[in-house]
Amino acid sequence: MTTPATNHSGPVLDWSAGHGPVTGALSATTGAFALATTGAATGMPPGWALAVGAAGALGHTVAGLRARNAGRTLATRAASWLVGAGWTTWAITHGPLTWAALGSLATIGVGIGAATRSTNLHEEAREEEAIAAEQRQINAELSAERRTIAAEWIDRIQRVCSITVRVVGVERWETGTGYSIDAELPPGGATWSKIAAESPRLSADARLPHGCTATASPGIHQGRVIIDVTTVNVLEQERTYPSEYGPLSVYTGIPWGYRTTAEEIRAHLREQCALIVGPTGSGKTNMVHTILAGFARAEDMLTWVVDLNAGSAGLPWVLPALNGEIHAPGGGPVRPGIDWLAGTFEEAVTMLDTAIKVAKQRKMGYQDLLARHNTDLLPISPAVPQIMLVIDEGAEILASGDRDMRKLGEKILEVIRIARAMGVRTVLTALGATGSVLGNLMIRREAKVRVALTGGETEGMDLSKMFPGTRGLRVEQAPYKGAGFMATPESPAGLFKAWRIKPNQIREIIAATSDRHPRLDDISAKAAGPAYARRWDADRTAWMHDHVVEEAPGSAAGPGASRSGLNLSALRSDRPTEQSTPEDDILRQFREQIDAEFATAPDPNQAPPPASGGLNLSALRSEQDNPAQQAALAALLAAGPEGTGASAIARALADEHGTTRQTVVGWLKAWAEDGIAVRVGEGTKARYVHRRHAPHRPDED
Ligand SMILES: Nc1ncnc2c1ncn2[C@@H]1O[C@H](COP(=O)(O)OP(=O)(O)OP(=O)(O)O)[C@@H](O)[C@H]1O
Repeated sequence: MTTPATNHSGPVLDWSAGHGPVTGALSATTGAFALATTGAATGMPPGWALAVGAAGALGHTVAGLRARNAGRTLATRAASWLVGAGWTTWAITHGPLTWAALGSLATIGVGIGAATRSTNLHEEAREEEAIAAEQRQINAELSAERRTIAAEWIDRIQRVCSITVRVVGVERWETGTGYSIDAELPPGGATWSKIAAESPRLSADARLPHGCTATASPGIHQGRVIIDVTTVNVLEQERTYPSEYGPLSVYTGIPWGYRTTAEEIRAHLREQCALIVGPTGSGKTNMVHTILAGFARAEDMLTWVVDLNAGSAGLPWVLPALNGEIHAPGGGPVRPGIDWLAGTFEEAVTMLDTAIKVAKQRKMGYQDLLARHNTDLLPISPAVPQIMLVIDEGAEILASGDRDMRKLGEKILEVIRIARAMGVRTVLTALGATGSVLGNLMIRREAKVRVALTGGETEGMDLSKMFPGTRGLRVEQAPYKGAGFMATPESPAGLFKAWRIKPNQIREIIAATSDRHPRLDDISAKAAGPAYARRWDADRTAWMHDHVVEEAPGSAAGPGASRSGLNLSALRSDRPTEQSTPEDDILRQFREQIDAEFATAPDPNQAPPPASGGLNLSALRSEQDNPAQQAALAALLAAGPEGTGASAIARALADEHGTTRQTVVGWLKAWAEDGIAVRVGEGTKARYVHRRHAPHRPDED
């Protein structure tokens, strides 16, 4: 309750504090009572009370007028002041502490309360009426605007398409970036697709800004059409990945970016594979990160990434956790944002073999579950997660002529072919090469979630192959990095843009989602075996160290220095080490902690020990005089400036020395570090050249 006497130094009678009928009357009567008792006690001349009342009435009327109160409210308030003042004058003269004075004051209080209640009701009704009138005016203006838009578009469609439509409704988008027109087609065989085909001409006729379109799509039945008209070019703007990292699921779909309406678009990948085409510089790597961000947020997806291109797509999701750069809220280790990263050919083969084994084992192991759910589609859940294989430049692997790559490509196609029902799906990216990839029936059939990032590139962009049956898509409509076209079975091909995501957000997402990632279910983990359980082993993550060195060219060279690039102190335990370098030990502990903390794999003790102790390249160096190694060096030299790869050398040595490709990889790496060999080309085209034949180094001949 308001107590004006204590809040204000002015007159005790105060009506300005927004009283209701009860507090207002109380305030008036207690105020009057206080003034009367003070006045009687101090012998105040009774006329003063009248003057105070008159001043109050006047003051309140002025204040009310300023607040635009109704006339009736003003009158009630002024009367309250004057009645109160009259009683005060009488009570000061006759003494306020008599039953007659108190009784009459109470009566006045009730009277004022009743009067105020009725005026308040009137005030409310008046306000409501004012709001309604205002709304009516807005509606009138809106429908006038809608009528104008409708009339314009009826004319335009007549002019451009020679179809006379009847507009049923116009709806402005909440995002403020355009509107939709719902129109009825005339009888006589006009179809929505006729209007859709004229999209560019309609956009030009409407003088839409660059990047804005008028796109037609089917209405509620075949005689209706919806035309979405964008008036603000959101594709031009850079929008960062939404900072809300709430949980997602394979069933909610994963947001990949936004449409020209600024509405997000989701990829539903329970049964679909995806293909993302983007030439160099179009924003493809950024898009892959956006996709990995969505998968990391999902509670029922595990992401396995194949990235033979120096790990640029996968490493930002692994290294911050591996390097101990980020911590869980409790200070504990953070799980990488992806579940497995293959950066070498061998690891990619291992991963794909594992995916195939998992799919086959799930088919046998989950017969009961399938029967219980009466389905042939494995019910994916956090307990039985979907595996998402993201293969950067996977389309190039499929199209490659190289024998090894062809083998890898066959495995990719096998996963796509056999694993849909069992919850293993793939996302392939491509630099281009859409002709050869989309020529593959399996991809055409299974990968209907499609993205073409144009980034202004017009060469080699065949949108009609990526989005067959869709007309009116032109590369020039999306000349921005990260922008292009996207289609899913649920959402027809149309302009879209991926959110921009930078390393700091990737780190945030790794930390925010660390305890949300599912574990590989027991049936799958058993099928996956040590190949999966030991995926973070030192020897298998060694290439990540190489990457760290590449990123820090200023740091001291040599394997020792390179290994110090990974700071796993956050994950270090106090266990003693046996005959291994501290770095090997740290990596092993990292894997053990990951396994212990998150139980991502079956008991590693059951797995056979790793073939090598990890990153110990110096061990390889001690074999300098090994005849097999000399033969390998000779093969490298013989390959001349063209260079060669580990597979070719291993093949050459197989009969005589029985050397494995893995061993040759180790030698080549060591030689590259020692400057004996030079690595040229990237990703699938990487090969080694003996320094005698290395480009740009004639002085070393
Ligand atoms: N969605 C986006 N919004 C705004 N800018 C973007 C977006 N995606 C990419 N870019 C810009 O384009 C640049 C190149 O992006 P990105 O590295 O992803 O391209 P890429 O196609 O993978 O190229 P490359 O093959 O050369 O690595 C980024 O550094 C960024 O400045």
